[in-house]
Amino acid sequence: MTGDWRAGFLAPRLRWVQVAKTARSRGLAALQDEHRLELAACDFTTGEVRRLGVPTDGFIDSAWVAADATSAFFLADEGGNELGHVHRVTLDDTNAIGDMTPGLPDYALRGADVSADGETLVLDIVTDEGYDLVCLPARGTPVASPRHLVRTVHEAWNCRVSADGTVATLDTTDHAPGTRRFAVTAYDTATGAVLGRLILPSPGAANAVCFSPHPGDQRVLIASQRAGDRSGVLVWDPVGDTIVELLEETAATVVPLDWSPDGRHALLCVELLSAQWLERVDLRTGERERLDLPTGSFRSPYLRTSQFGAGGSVLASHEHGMSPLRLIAWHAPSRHRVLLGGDGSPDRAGFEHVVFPSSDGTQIQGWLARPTGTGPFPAVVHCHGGPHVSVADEFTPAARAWVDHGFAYLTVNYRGSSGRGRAFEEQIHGDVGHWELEDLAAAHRWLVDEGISVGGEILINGESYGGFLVLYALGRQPELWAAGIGEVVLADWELTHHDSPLAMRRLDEMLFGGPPETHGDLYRERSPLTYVDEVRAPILLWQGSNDTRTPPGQVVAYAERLVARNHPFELHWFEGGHGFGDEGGHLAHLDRAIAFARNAVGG
Ligand SMILES: CSCC[C@H](NC=O)C(=O)N[C@@H](CO)C(=O)O
Repeated sequence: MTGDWRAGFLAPRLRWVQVAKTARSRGLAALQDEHRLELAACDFTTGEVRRLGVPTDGFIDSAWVAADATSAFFLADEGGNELGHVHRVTLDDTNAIGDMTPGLPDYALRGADVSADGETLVLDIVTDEGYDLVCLPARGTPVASPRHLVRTVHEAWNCRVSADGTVATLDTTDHAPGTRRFAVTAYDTATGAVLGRLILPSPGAANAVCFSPHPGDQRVLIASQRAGDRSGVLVWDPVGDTIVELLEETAATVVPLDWSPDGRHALLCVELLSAQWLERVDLRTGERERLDLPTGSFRSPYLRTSQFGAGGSVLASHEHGMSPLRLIAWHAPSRHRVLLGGDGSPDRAGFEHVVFPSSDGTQIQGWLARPTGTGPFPAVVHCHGGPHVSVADEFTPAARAWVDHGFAYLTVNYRGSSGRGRAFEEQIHGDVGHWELEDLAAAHRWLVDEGISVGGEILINGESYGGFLVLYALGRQPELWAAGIGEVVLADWELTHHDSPLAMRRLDEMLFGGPPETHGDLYRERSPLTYVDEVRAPILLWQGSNDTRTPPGQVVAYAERLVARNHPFELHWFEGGHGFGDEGGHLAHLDRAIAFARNAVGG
């Protein structure tokens, strides 16, 4: 029982760092301290990290630095509800803040980008009318109404804008509604005219990563996914109508991250069963070079990425299970140094990479942390949210807390997770919860077979979609789990759908094959609320009062059913949305969770 993990949890740390496109020695970071997650201006040369007094979201990217690092753009919402307006904050001493879209109703955001010439901001805003790509001046006085380029009612994410601001892209699904098999559609930012559309053969998907750094060059770096677990990198010119297939991988997954400021290289994150490393590829010759950096991870979904720095360097956003984010500048083989972050102990043992078979023989990957000694230990099986993301070897202070209290901790990249090809990711569509529970049961079996734990001492824990899996597992596999601990959980799909904004309803419709009006039986069949009377294990829940992704009403409905049965549970509310900005509050929850878990396993 050391206090070490507590300090590691609360010490100020970086959550993500962005590099400015044309001022690569400066950028924007999210700085976590005990009470909030705040935007900060960074100078990578001096190591200065200056707080801006602007809170940001702990869950999904909602802030972008201007190309010249003189300002940043962020979504200002209402108490974490992820609905609001993009504001600009200057990165000078005044930190002046202004609303960029004063004439618009509140919206959710699914992407933003600023042109390298610093003039143009594009936003992918979502209201109940649809997904709108809009374009506005990034500098000067905000315009009353931004230029509206396109509206679609089908999911559209992740907008990008060319260096000179004349071409914008949006990852669209109009060609394949109800899927996330994105196409990239390019628009003229002056007229909204479609300049080109990159659609890969079904079930392929394309995502725009960034435009060429050179004004006038309208080529876009594209991440591609194709059938048969193939992933690759393309360079697409929507104006000249050319496509260059730069590389393709079948064994691993390759994700392009950035285009170097001199235009010569792309930065790649290569992932093999969720283990990551960085490579640099020469765009003319296709020659690849693996960067000699410490083991760990270099990107996470939505928030953290590695990018090119100044002078041909790579700024690697590195972390591993027990060590917080460090920004490492890589210059050449054997020449790298830490610029920002870390906690001085990156050599502390991290997660073990483990693989075990599920019921159908599919290999499932997870990350394990366990106490020293031979065991068996009580254990926590953790389920990530998403579902279409995956957990890499990333800083997880909660894992250290569990281990310091004598628990093994196993986080599982269950079926539906990203990084294993489209078939693995899409296997849960129309069959929500089925394969995920098979894979979690396999994790349980593996912990017992390996002697790491014993059957009656394994708990299940997760957040968001992972919180859905916690409650669903407790109702469908009541014999397996000693207790359930959930954060921002989903207890009922139909109630969630009705209380959610369009941006979230489209996810449900993809998972179930349609809305509750046409697929209501499946929504009910796969909802934890339907099985609440089967639950045997005690439950601890932690829920945000302003959450628009897993809204409060459906959790209240679940809690009422537990009360009616007199079933042991605790439901704690925090003032916020879909993430904890407040690490102090998170820590208090974790303290409670560990005491609760000990009680459940008779410890
Ligand atoms: C319907 S599951 C709960 C929402 C989910 N949150 C975490 O798991 C979510 O926000 N999913 C987003 C982002 O991953 C999505 O649109 O996929």
